[in-house]
Amino acid sequence: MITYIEGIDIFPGYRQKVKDIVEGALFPEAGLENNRIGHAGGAGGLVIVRDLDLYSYCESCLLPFQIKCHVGYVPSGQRVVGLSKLSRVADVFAKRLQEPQRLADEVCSALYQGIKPAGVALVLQCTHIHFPDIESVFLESSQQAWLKTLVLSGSGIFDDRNADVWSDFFCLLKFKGIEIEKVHLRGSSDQWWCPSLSALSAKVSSKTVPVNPAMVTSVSSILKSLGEDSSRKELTGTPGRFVKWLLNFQSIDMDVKLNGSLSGGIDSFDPDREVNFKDRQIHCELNLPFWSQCEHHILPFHGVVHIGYFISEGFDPIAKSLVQSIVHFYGFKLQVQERLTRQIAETIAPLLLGGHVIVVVEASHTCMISRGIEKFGSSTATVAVLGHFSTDLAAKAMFFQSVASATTSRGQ
Ligand SMILES: Nc1nc2c(ncn2[C@@H]2O[C@H](COP(=O)(O)OP(=O)(O)OP(=O)(O)O)[C@@H](O)[C@H]2O)c(=O)[nH]1
Ligand SMILES: [Zn+2]
Repeated sequence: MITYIEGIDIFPGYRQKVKDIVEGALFPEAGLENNRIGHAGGAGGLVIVRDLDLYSYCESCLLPFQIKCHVGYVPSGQRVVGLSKLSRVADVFAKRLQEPQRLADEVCSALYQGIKPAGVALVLQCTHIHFPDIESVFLESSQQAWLKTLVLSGSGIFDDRNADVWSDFFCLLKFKGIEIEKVHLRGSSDQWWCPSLSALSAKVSSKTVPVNPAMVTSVSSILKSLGEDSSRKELTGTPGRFVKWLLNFQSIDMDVKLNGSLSGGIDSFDPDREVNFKDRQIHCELNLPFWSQCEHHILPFHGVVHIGYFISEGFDPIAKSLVQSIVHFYGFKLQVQERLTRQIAETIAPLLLGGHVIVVVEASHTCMISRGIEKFGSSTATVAVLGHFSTDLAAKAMFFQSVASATTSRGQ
């Protein structure tokens, strides 16, 4: 079974056994003393572990998704389990190709069988990147970047969703900022969890070139090597969807894509014209979204681009749609963030008098979360500075200040 990439086991869950994890970490723990009424300790005292950060891989499109996992259980038989084992067991099932509800059910039932408690409850808050098709993103850039869903699973005394013990569990989660009533529960609408299954995505794919059959066969054989049954209903379309997504990153000719809009028009570059920076203002284009693909790991990274440049009185800024198209053009490639930042700056510069431009790219990298170092919540900023911005510290500081305000107003 090949589950290793670059020496890192990305799907260890297919080989780990829950029994091995739980068995050595069941500890005797008394309940209440004889004449006491109530529940506590190893006999009925609710235990909750909140905010476990996990990740898994979507069985419909093979992209990673993030999970905040909250586990509750009610011990019985005068024994409790080592707290870390709740997370370790959840991870066994997360490190497989998954779908949120199946993941929740599998973890819940494994813990129920392994610990033999009075009951187990599980809440998963899952976040899936929405990676738009290259064609649709050029047409409409206000695309949602993330899809979120929340799933529950319960066994034993949590079998009944109306049981009082669920209220106790939810109350303690609410305490941590999760208001269950306000979260969209799956099943309450016909919305797909994985964006590659959405009606819009199917519509776009029907218009695009059919995917390469040899590539589809290769992805199917990867699924088989994981020990998955590639004829399983949920997996039959997966290789095709993954290949279609991958083909977004084929090299395309910049001029064709941008329809020749890069030539002239604006505050055009003229090296002989003297620039008087005192009469010029800094124009900022902030929070332009982009989607890209890490060339080291073939995993998405996503974020926003901020661009600043000088503009003379009487000149209009570069059309925002053109700037956004340049950003998308360099995004939809196998990339590294530093190169993306430089390429955007170098493409914008010739459109400006003197070519003075500053670009900041802020992104979160799936490869930092879903493999290797597993740094949840981390983000990366990169800067490219061309011309006057590299010597005019005040202008640079002014631009960074605008970026900081825009970031604060995005609530990040
Ligand atoms: N139930 C309970 N478990 C605890 C508490 N404090 C620590 N533990 C757990 O005690 C267990 C000890 O398990 P071991 O397998 O011997 O220790 P370990 O190898 O450090 O375990 P890992 O943390 O899973 O790496 C771990 O699961 C700890 O999380 C506690 O207050 N209550
Ligand atoms: Zn998916």
